[in-house]
Amino acid sequence: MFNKTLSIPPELPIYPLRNQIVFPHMTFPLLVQSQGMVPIEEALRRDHLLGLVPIRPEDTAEGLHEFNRIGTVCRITQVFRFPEGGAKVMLEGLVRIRLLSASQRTPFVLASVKVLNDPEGRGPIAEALTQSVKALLKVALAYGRPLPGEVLKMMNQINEPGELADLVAVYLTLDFADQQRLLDTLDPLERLKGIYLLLTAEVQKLQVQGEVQSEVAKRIGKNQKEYLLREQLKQIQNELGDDDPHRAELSKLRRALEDAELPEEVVEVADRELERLERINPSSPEYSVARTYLECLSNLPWNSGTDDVLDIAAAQKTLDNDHYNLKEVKERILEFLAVHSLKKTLKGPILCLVGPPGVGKTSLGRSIARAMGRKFIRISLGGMKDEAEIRGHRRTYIGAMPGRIIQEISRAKANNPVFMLDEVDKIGQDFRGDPSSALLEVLDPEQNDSFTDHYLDVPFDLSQVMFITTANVMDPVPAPLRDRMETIRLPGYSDEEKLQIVRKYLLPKQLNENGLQDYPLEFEQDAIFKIIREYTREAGVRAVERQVASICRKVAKEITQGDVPRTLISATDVDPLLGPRRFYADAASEEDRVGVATGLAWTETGGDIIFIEASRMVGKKELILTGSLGDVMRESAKTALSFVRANHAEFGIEGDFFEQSDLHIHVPAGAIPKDGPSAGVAIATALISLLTNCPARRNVAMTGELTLTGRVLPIGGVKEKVLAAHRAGVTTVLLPASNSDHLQEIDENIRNEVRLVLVDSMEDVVAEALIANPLVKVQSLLSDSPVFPPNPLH
Ligand SMILES: Nc1ncnc2c1ncn2[C@@H]1O[C@H](COP(=O)(O)OP(=O)(O)OP(=O)(O)O)[C@@H](O)[C@H]1O
Repeated sequence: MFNKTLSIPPELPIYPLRNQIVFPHMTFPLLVQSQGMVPIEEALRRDHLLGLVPIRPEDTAEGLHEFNRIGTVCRITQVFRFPEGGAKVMLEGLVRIRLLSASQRTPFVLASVKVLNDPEGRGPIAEALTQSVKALLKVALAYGRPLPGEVLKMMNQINEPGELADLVAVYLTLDFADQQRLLDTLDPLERLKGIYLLLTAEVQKLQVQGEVQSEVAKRIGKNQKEYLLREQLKQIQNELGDDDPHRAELSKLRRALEDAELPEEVVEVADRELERLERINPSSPEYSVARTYLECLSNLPWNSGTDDVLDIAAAQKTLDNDHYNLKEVKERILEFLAVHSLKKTLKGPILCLVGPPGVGKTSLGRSIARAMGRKFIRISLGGMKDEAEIRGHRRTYIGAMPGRIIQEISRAKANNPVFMLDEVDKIGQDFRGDPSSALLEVLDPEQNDSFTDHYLDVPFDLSQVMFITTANVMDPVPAPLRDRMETIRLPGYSDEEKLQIVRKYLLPKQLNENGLQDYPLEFEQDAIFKIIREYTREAGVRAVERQVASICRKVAKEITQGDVPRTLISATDVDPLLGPRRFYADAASEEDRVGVATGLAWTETGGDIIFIEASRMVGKKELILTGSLGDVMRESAKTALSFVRANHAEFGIEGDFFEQSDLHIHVPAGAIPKDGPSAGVAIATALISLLTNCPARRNVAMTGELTLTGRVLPIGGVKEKVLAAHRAGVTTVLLPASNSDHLQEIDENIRNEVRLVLVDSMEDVVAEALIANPLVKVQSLLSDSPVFPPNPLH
């Protein structure tokens, strides 16, 4: 330690020191090159005292830039000279000095200096600080900060704050700026405070390092332990051999996963899960959850599909063999196949077959799959309310399973089946989510190449699947879903078409199914028409097929009872075989009545005729509407009434007819909900018939939306309605003139049997529908000339 009695001469040789700070009490070696030896030699000549002053950035190469700065006076304790010049000089720091002025600058700086001894005297703050620094030093030591034992001992003995600060500064890892600052701080308390802060930071750093290290050590320990255990487990499993059912099961699963050609990201998941499975106790429930999941992954056809039959002619033949007519759908399928044969990576289109029940939507899907050589899958969405049915449950749920889409694809074992989603219009929605939004992802060609089932939790490519949806009506299908599908309408069959279908398809099928293939049973044309007209009333052919099947069964029974087998079913045989007729093509053949008009409705079971009844009674201007009418239909009734009231004179109706009466409009069958604006014309006709007392023609059916001014606006489902009218024996159908384009949809033979009249206004309707045209009556009263030209006939 520096002896304060040692006197420092007022002038000292100065050695400028680069990148290093020398503190008092510091012992250190200094390597000096030959050209730097001059001040050393000078010091050795004098009293071995040398001033060391740190060089700052602003100092020039020649020497110190300015004086009045702090340095340290050092004693040279030893010099080891090198043969080639230069030396290693051992130095001991003594005390701070301030450079005052230079008496010489070359060949070395000789400067007058002022010794800066720390001021004497300690107070309670100095005491507390000293204790804190010492305590911190102990903590640093505990965290592994290396500190020579004798230094620590020395530090413990020091009670001077400045001295302690200088000593600690030597042993702390500080950057140059911090060191410089400590050297320049002359107030010992301030210096110790600075040291305290730096030491605190150092201790914190050591603390964090210590924590990280112990964590790393812990992990390494755990990994090593796991590794050892796993090795032991392998050893035990080897000893047990494949007889161990658990092990055999695992290796079977591993092989299955390898064979499944999983995509890269799925391999990762499967490996992780398999590794986990190896560690779980086979009797735990967790084990069976993990195993079922892996089995599900291995069963999916990630990369395997069937080869498409791209022979268009063969495909057409298959389609024609299965279904009569349906040109539009067949054409669309063939187009798809044609494009597919040119472009191999074609994404599956989404067709939506819309039509009444029994028109062959489902069987068409099966036939498309056959024509393309693909597997066929069908699920019914009717009443589906839970999103999880489409997308599956997360594995965290007990008994979780993949959704129907993934389940069915896994069952089909091909990633490119024809996938039929039946009854999209019946899809529900409740608190368990909205299945239609999940369907959106399934059906969107842009997204479905990475469809993620909640259970699988890895994407599965559905882009090669050909989705076909079916619906009875499009209205309930959510718009975004409708948007993604290409709609093809199957409006229903005429009697003629049904006859062909029965002859060519249903009869051979039923003969076969009922074991009559070896009996030459034939149906006369009239017999088939009788079945169609008197035993069924439908747009499709399901009921006809049922009746034909029923006859086949009865014939089969007769044969087994030993009767002579029939060869022909004629119209007269139908009654005894099927019982009394069920329907009368009558509806329209009944008597014409006042206040009853024949309307046409379009329901999800196809078209239908409805009779709209109007009646008047004493009352207070009330319009009573019954028959489960929807809001739109109620409004059409009000519009019709307003039209009649506004134009009463034109029809020869008294102006005050509503003053003291109630009007009641009823649409049977009352239990079936009905809606839509297309009954407006028929309601108005019923009212006019009632109020003019002119019976309405029963066999004239009408459809069209009525405006307040009496214009007739277009409606939908023309073909279905005309077919229904034809089925019911209607001879004339009144259609809005704006629907004229739709007339070409209607078959020639129907057009020959049903007179189709295009109407523009209510006047046209009345002229056709009422037995005696009230307009003509009114006009003839006014003048003799007829007002309306004859109606156009189509
Ligand atoms: N054009 C046709 N040619 C031959 N058979 C047909 C034709 N249309 C329907 N069929 C037959 O009618 C029966 C009923 O058809 P399908 O079950 O496909 O009706 P659907 O339209 O799917 O009815 P739903 O809407 O009730 O599901 C099937 O046996 C089918 O083969």
